[in-house]
Amino acid sequence: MNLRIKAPRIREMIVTPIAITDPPLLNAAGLHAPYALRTIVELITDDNISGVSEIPGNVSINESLELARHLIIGRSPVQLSSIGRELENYFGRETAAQRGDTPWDQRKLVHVFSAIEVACLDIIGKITGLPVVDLLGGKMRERVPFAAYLFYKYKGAGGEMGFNIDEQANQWSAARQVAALDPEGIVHQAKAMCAAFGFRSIKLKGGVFDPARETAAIFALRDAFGEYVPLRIDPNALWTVETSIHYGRKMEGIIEYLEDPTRGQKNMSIVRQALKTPLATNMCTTSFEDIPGSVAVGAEDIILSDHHFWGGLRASMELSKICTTFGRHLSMHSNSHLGISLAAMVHLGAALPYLPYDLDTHYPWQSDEVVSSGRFHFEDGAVTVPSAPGLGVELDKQALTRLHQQYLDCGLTKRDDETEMQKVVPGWKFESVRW
Ligand SMILES: O=C([O-])C(=O)C[C@H](O)[C@@H](O)C(=O)[O-]
Ligand SMILES: [Mg+2]
Repeated sequence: MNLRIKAPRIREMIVTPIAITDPPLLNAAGLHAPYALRTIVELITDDNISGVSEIPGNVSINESLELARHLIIGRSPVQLSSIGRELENYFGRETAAQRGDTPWDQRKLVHVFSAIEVACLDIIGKITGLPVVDLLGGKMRERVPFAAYLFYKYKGAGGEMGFNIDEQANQWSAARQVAALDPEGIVHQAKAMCAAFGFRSIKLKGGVFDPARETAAIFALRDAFGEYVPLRIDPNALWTVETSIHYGRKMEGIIEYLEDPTRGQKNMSIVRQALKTPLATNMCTTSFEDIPGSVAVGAEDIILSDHHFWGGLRASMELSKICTTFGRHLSMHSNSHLGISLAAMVHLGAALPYLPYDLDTHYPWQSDEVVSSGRFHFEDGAVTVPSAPGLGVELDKQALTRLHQQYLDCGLTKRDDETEMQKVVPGWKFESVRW
């Protein structure tokens, strides 16, 4: 019996930039624009198997994908290591410093590789009949739990067409549009989001108002939800070391972890030594190159990985081993995203050996979808791992065309929260440290 499966070759790569409606969410770098940009990559093999992926959208990443095209076409989707090496040789090494100071990651190559890898894994899954989670080492859990991700926000739902309703989104669509600018607004948002999606832990995006006001919101959440709902706050490194220690001490015993209170591994390590609360990061340790520094100073307790930023799902599995070796926990960061990214996050979340914290997701803030099965359903805050081969999602070509048109119409080419904020507060400037 010959069980050998012949791997096909990639014959086509379709790169489609899309714009998805995004509400006016506030963060350390300013304000979300009415649309968030994503890029959908579809790889098609010579025997017509197609694999998909989704990454943050940005013209320079899209240009890099185009430049990488000749390294992808004709290759077998199983040759991930050699494709990765060739991309690195072609573009040159990307340094950790290229990540930049914003809450999001400004690198290109990690995104390019993540896009290619996830689409190839989707293809390999379809060829072998296995879900991606099985290609990553197999399922450690059936359902992957997420946290409610709260934002200070202005009134509105983003985009022009408002909200595409499904039952779950409908339940919270009214609250989703309401402004939240104080502790009461944040508690209202949390109750609505948790009621609709069943989340069992809560993250507040901070770095928007002064730390006393944001800490008050955490105390208001604690009063509203009690001690059994874990809370976290993420000021995206805008606090000084002194501010971080001061407010970190106030929230000691109230939050499960403090995320990126201050900038840089050294500062994080000073804060970490002063507090009993664990520190998490998606800003100071964001690449393999950062690991030696992190270990040397003890920068954090939890690394919030993101397969889009760490170069794919397999890289994130490698990171999990490193985390175990050096006494870190691994959890997950997110950005505004649709169902292809969510599917990839769920497969990864299901395969990770340890998952002590509920993962981040922006998904409740999004109203568009690009997968044909419609929006993902959360039960008790968790998503069941898709069991179909590959990622378990199919592209909705009509939705893709509509969201691409939305991209062309909206005129945005990259994320720029500072410019968006200036439309509301003239002269507003991003500062890398504010309080
Ligand atoms: O945990 C984080 O730092 C994020 O989720 C980064 C995002 O870019 C967030 O700040 C946002 O969506 O505004
Ligand atoms: Mg963060």
